[in-house]
Amino acid sequence: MNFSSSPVVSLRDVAIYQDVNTVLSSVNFDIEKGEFVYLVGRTGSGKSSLLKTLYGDLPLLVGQGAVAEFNLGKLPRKQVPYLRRKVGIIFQDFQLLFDRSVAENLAFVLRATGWRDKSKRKQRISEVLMRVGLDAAANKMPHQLSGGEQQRVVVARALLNEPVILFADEPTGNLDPLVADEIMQLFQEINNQGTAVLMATHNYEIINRYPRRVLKCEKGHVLDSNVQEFSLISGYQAS
Ligand SMILES: Nc1ncnc2c1ncn2[C@@H]1O[C@H](COP(=O)(O)OP(=O)(O)OP(=O)(O)O)[C@@H](O)[C@H]1O
Repeated sequence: MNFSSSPVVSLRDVAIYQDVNTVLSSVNFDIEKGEFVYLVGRTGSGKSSLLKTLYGDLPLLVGQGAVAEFNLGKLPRKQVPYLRRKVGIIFQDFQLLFDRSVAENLAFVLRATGWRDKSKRKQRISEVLMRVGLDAAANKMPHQLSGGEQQRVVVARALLNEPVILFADEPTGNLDPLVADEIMQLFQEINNQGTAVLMATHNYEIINRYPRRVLKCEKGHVLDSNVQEFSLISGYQAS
C-alpha cells in the first residue's frame, strides 16, 4: 500500500464546535505533505478552534477528518498522545517550563514520549537546537533568553519527534517585527526540509512577504485561496 500521496490533513464536511455552539461548518480542505498554509480571520472567527480540532483538543463530532493518518472522528482520548507525536504544536505564549534549563525542557518532552535512552535524548536535543540556531543555549534557563530565542526553543520542542506538520497559533504575535521575521524564516527553512506548516496569523505583512496558500475563517465557513479569490483584509478590524 502506498501512503506517500495521502494528505497530512484532510477534512470533509466538518463542523467545528465549542461546547454546543457551531463555530465553523461545511469545512473541506486537504493539506499535502510539505505544504505551507496560512490560517487567517478576525478575532473569534474560529482559527484556534479549528487548530484544536486538528490536534485532538476538541472532538470531531460532524464530518470526516484525518491528520497524519489518525481518524479524528474515531479518536479515543488514549490515542491523542500518539497523534501529538506526529504533529508539532506552537502557541503564541511560549509555555516553556521556567524552572528548568532549555535542555531539560526538551528532555521532559522526550521522556514523556517514550525516549528511554539518555544518550539518544541528548543527541536529539542537540540536533533540534542546532536546527533552530540555538546550539549554545542548552544549559541556559528560559528567562536568560530573549522572546525570539524562547520562541525558537518552542519550535525546537515541536520538532523533537519529527512531526509531519506544525500547527502554529499566532507564533509571532508577541514578537517585534524583526524577530517575527526571523521566526518566519525559521518556519520557511523547516518547511523547505519537508514539514508541512499550518500557521494562524493576524500578521498580513508576513503573508505579503512570504505569500502562500491562505485559509480564511469568515462567517462560519473556511475559504480557501486554492479554490476562490478573496480579500485578506475584509471583515478584519485592524487594532
Ligand atoms: N473554551 C471555549 N468555550 C466556549 N467557547 C469558546 C471557547 N474558546 C473559544 N470560544 C468561542 O468560539 C469562537 C471561536 O473562537 P476561536 O478562539 O477559535 O477564534 P480565533 O479565530 O482563534 O480568535 P483569535 O484570533 O482571537 O485567537 C468564539 O465565538 C469564541 O468566543
